[in-house]
Amino acid sequence: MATTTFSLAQLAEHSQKKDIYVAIHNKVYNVTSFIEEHPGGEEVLLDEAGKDATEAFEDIGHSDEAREILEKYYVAELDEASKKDVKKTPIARAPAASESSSTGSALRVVIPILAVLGYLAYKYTSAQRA
Ligand code: HEM
Repeated sequence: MATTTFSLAQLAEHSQKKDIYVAIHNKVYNVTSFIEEHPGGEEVLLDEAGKDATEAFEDIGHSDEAREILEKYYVAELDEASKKDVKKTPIARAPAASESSSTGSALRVVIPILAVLGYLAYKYTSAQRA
C-alpha cells in the first residue's frame, strides 16, 4: 500500500466540525466521528482542527488507551517538507561584523604610517638641532 502524505496546507482544509483532521507526531488522523465521544470535549478538538495538534495532545498527557483510539483514525503521514517550509524564517545578517573588520584593517595600515612619520619628524628635528 502506497503511503499517502498530507501537507500542512491540505491538513488545513479539514477544519470544519463535519470534517476534522489533526496531525499528531507527523501522522494525520480523521477524527470527525470521534469528536462527540472525546472525553475532553468537542471544543478542544475543534480548536486544533486542521492543525498539528501534537503539543496540545501531549500537554494533556493522554493515556495509552487514547493513543490506541488514535490508530483507528489514521489516514496519512504529514509531509515533513511542508512543515519545514512554514518554520523557515530568514536570518538577519549583522553587517557590523564586516564593518568592524574593515575598520580594523584600516587601522593596521594607518598606525605604522604614523609611526614612520613620527620617527622621520623626530629625526628631522634632531638633525636641525645638531
Ligand atoms: C485527536 C486525537 C485525540 C484523542 C484520540 C483523544 C482521546 C482522549 C481520551 C481517550 C481521553 C480520556 C483520558 C485518556 O485516556 O487519556 C481524553 C481526554 C482529554 N483530552 Fe483528548 N484526545 C485527542 C485529542 C485531544 C486534543 C488535541 C486535546 C487538546 C487540548 C485534548 C484534550 C483532552 C483533555 C483536556 C482531556 C481530559 C478530559 C478530562 O479528564 O476531563 N485531546 N482524550
